[in-house]
Amino acid sequence: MASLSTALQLGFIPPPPAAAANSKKNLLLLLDKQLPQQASSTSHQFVDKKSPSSSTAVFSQSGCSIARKQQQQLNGRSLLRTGKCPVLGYSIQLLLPESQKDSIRIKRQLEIHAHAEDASSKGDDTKRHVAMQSLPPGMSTALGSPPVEVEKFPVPDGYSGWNIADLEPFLSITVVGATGDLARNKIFPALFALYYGGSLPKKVAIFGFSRSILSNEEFRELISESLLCRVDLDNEDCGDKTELFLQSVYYEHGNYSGCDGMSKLDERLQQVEGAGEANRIFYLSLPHNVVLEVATCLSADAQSKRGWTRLILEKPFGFDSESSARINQGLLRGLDENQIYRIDHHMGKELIENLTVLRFSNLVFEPLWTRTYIRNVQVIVAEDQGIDGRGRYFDQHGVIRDIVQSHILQTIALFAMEPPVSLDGEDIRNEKVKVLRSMRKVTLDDIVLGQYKSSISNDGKYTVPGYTEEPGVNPNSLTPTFVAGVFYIDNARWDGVPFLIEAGFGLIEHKVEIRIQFHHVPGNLYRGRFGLNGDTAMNELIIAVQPDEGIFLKINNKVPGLGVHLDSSELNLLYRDKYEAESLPDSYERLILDVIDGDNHLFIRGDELDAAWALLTPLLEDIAKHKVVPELYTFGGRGPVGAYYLAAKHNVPLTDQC
Ligand SMILES: NC(=O)C1=CN([C@@H]2O[C@H](COP(=O)(O)OP(=O)(O)OC[C@H]3O[C@@H](n4cnc5c(N)ncnc54)[C@H](OP(=O)(O)O)[C@@H]3O)[C@@H](O)[C@H]2O)C=CC1
Ligand SMILES: O=C1O[C@H](COP(=O)(O)O)[C@@H](O)[C@H](O)[C@H]1O
Repeated sequence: MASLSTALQLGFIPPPPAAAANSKKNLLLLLDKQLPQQASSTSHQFVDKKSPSSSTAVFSQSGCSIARKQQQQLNGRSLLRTGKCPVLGYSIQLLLPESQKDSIRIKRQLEIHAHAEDASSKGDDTKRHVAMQSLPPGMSTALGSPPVEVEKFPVPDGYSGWNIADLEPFLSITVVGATGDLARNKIFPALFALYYGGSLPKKVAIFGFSRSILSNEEFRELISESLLCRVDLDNEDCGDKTELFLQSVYYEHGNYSGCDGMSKLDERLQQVEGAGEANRIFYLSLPHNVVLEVATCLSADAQSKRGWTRLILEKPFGFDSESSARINQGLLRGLDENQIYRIDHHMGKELIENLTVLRFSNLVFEPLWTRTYIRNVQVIVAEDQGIDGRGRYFDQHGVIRDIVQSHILQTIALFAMEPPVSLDGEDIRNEKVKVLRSMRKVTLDDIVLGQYKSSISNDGKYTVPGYTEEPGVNPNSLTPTFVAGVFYIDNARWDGVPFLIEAGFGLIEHKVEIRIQFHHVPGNLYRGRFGLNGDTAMNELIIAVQPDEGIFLKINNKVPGLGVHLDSSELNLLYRDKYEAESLPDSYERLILDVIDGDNHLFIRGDELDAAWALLTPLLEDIAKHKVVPELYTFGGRGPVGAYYLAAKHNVPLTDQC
């Protein structure tokens, strides 16, 4: 590995190109290398005599005081970023006129030099000579400040350092609420799948943070139970990869009352990150009542000083307009909106992400995406399970807050938006928010509420407890476990088109689906062949989001043979037949990767949230004020009968009800 002074003496760092001498911006390259424990630090200053005004570069072995001082000296001339305190190791901070080519060239030269040193240490002088030949001629150097003490930190376990030539920033992903159900069953498995598939950066550390007191090893044991090698069909590398992944996993415990926990976490992160550029993601997988407190401390004490910080927030995003606004305002005191990723895992499902592709890259669909051709749209989120041990949470929130507020409204917004200017996250979110703000106020007449009751199981063998018998639920609860509703978007594209939504638990099947029904063909020459019910001939596009992903188009077709008999057939794109089922990533994988990439188009922006709550809060208040009694329905059935009347009232034929 190259030592700093030899690197300078050998002159493998070239002077900046003359062409770039007038560039106003400078480029900072921050390169890290582990030093032995006893190392002291030196700072070196290099002046290129040919163009002194543009080529001053500062090299320093770590010591935060040095780094800060240099930043002041160079203020206004550089993109220099310093951390609070570097860890054991040194950094070379190189300020050069901005040029991507330069950075690549320098990186390459550092790699060659490291290679040469490595060859030399192994006694291979020929290899060393060949490597050194490809480096540029020397340049003049001048030594700067005298050596100073390096601040020493213990090297964290599992940390193996990295190559000086590796310019990739460090990334830490901290899951707060790491012992919880969501973290164990979804977030860590998703991180593992990303790691397995090579989608995480090389310099990565995964942290779990919770109140429970656990060692790194105990925590690794806890999450290892749910790590599946989904990506590797043959499971060939499963054991090795799991071990390697777990070596990058650390645990820190702390309380959420007060900011001590986040300060402690910050120190721990710094130890692992090293002295270079370091980005941080925090995933708050916590009960909603502690989210704001944690986010406030985190933004004050644990944001990266040497890279970006992004925060992932789980639903529920508040309880109503007022609480949601309060949380947003609180978050924005310490963070910019573009640092906040409000996650709705439904948006990461393959078929939801495909919505924009389907619509905007197929000429056959986009022209039809309007009231002129579309008669109604149905968005269905049906669960065959009950509320499954989440009684305390669910009884306060109910199905409208749990499913409609985010999953269904976000789906409608993406489905119904105008073509965005580009695929950029802000352009897409600008269009989504317009849809939400164009939605008509919903009244009690536009909805049907239901609640599953104690029922005999479908096989007749046992009794399923009703919702009000679930642990944590008030026995007199009026909280709905089912809702059907009709929304209208009052804009030019969708005027008069009913969007029928259904969301419920304890239904006959688990299904997430978007159904688009088209108008009858005007003056259809074959209408005489359809019988009395013209709706059977209606074209219908079905986007099956889960469990069996697919896209189906119902068309009228001539039954082969003599004579003209028509039937309604399906053009069928069933994903499991067409693609490898295992290749479909879990929605958390996709969305976490989007956060790493800074792609926010599937995440909910603050103004979208405001618009969604503005639509639902008056309805929720009316439901509470009038103590609307939900219609009881059989567990494992098709939901309340009222939903059928509601659909009929809005002229929505239910062709394939769950
Ligand atoms: N589970 C799921 O599938 C989904 C969950 N969500 C949302 O994600 C978030 C996390 O969900 P989930 O993992 O199920 O939640 P949990 O109830 O399992 O809580 C997560 C962790 O937070 C800590 N915790 C629990 N209660 C408190 C408390 N009162 N104060 C401080 N910390 C507490 C616990 O860790 P410790 O005691 O070690 O600190 C717990 O392990 C919630 O907001 C939920 O609504 C969203 C979609 C789906
Ligand atoms: O967010 C939620 O989603 C789940 C359904 O998720 P899925 O990926 O299995 O479709 C739902 O059960 C839960 O109530 C809700 O909070």
